[in-house]
Amino acid sequence: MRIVDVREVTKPISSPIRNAYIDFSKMTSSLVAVVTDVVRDGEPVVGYGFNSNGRYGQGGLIRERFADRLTGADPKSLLNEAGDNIDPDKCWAAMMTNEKPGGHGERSVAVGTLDMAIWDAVAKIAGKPLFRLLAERHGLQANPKVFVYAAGGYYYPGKDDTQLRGEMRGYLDRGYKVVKMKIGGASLPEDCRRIEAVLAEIGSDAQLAVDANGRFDLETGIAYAKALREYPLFWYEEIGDPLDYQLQAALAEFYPGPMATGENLFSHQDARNLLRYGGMRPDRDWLQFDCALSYGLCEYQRTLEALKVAGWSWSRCIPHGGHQMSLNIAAGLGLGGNESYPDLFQPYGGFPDTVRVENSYVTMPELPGIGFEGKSDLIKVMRELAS
Ligand SMILES: O=C([O-])CC(=O)C(=O)O
Ligand SMILES: [Mg+2]
Repeated sequence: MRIVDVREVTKPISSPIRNAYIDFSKMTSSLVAVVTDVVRDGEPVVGYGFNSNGRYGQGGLIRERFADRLTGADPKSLLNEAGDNIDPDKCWAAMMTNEKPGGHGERSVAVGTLDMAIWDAVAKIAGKPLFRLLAERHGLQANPKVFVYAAGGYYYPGKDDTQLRGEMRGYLDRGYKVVKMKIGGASLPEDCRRIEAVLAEIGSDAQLAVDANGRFDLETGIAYAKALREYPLFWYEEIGDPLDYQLQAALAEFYPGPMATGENLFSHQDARNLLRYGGMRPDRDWLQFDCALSYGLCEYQRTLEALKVAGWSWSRCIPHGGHQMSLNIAAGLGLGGNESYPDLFQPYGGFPDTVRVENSYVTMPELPGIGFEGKSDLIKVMRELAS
């Protein structure tokens, strides 16, 4: 049993949308295939992964460093004790050979992308959905019903409040009870007008979260906090620079409602620092670490361990990214839910074709692996890479 090939292709996931920091007109993502010599249902098992969104393709790093460490390792050194499956932690350790500590963002996305494909292969070899495999490994009861919210509300050329309202109405029509929009890419009065337009549209049918994408300095973050705390928001997200823990902590003085952050923290050490120094409140705030960007599920389990030590429930995690990998982690390990982008970043985001959103919950189908085979547009591009 061995990994025979690792393939990567960088694909555009571009659109004219803009958050407070970046536009997505040149955004790309790496798609990877980890090909094994294990045969299931007459076909070699191939694990697939991609790098969420927001950080561009990782082809250079994967080709120059990480792929060869997997294919070049002694195949036996990558197997579990019983020798009947690949061991994701051993693969992770092999990928991280000769890598110094710290500086996580330099490589965490490349490793996280490959880690996704490795876990997909491992669950397929075991013949189980990843969420069931994970629950078993942790001695937990899987819960296939997962809370999801609709992320969107970007700035884009020519979009007015009517279109923004229409977008949000569309999410409600598709079964969502929580929607999210961008702030911080316009003036405070303009953003308040946009927020009020959306609140008027959704009424008591749903709740609204807002995301500043790390744009604000302390003064601006506080000015927004004073305005936003007058609205019944689901959360106020990523207010300042993701690594400015003191700013995050100071905001708690001004914003009694729930805050969310973490999508741009790329290691368990960075996550732990947020819990130590960021003043986040375990009774109401939300943690959004995205395994695909932050060294994958092997590392995410270490992040969850750091949460436990810090007295945080795993149910306070609603990961960034809207991918099926985090859906599996949510169902398997009892996270609070997952992001979803009903209209963006296709075909990578979203759910298997049979899955419907009801009351802002989805029910995971019983597909081996992560479940990519259940999403026809996605598995098509994945199989093109593997064949
Ligand atoms: O606009 C982005 O980079 C995505 C984002 O922050 C989110 O989904 O929360
Ligand atoms: Mg965000």
